[in-house]
Amino acid sequence: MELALQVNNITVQYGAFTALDGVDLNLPKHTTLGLVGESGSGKSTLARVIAGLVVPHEGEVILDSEPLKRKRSRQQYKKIQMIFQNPDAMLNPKLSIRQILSEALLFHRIVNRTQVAERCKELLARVHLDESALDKFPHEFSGGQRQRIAIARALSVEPSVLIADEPTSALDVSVQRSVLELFNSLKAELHLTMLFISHDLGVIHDISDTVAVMKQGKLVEINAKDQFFARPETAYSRELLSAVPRMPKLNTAGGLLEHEPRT
Ligand SMILES: Nc1ncnc2c1ncn2[C@@H]1O[C@H](COP(=O)(O)OP(=O)(O)OP(=O)(O)O)[C@@H](O)[C@H]1O
Repeated sequence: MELALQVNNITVQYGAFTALDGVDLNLPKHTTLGLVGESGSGKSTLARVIAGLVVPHEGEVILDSEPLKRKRSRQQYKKIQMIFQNPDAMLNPKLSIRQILSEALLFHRIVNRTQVAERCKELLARVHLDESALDKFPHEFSGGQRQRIAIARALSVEPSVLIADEPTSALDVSVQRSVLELFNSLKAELHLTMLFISHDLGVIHDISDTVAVMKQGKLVEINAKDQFFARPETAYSRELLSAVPRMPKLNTAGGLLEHEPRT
């Protein structure tokens, strides 16, 4: 399969502490990689390196066969978009939704001024929001709606790779489900290539094609989703799976025999 992203031997240090230790990762086009691992294992640092927000001490990121320089061009930044746990990181509170989306569309020359209004409407429809939202401001929306708007903002610039870092963790459970369903429908409609970080293995099960496990700055397992849940390779992965509450029966290898429907 053609690769959207290659991460080669990434190392990041904060003083004497090694946050990422020689991480290698391939992300095939139009697939979703779920990244799991305990708090502090380096998931967000890896996401930030890929997005160009943290410069690694060693290693390289290759996007669409092009190695990215330490200082990325505007075009290269655009191609990897990130969605955060807190959507407010993406939404300027002083701007209306129309201004937020238009600014991104025009800055990156996705459309011209005559097309921008129509594209804003299309983007909102894509995340299942009504066009009446365009002239409102971020504080007028619920957390789940703000996350939808942040998703529309990220998709507006037509990225090659979307990184979602715990995008549902700050939301109420019922809202989490609907945002996750949105990600799944966008995956099907737009053939997205995604890196999806979550500590919730139920969410990872629902969204991922492949699962990667981080522990203390290293990737310790990368496996097809079904394989990971049924027959995890490492003791650490088995530990993560067994720590999940409300989890289905485990087989003798410590894997899942079946997955209970999530409410
Ligand atoms: N700017 C920084 N300066 C110093 N240490 C940092 C910095 N950013 C992250 N770290 C440390 O690097 C380690 C990895 O952090 P990171 O946020 O990548 O982990 P994570 O797996 O995403 O955790 P969580 O699930 O809690 O978000 C942690 O020990 C964290 O304290």
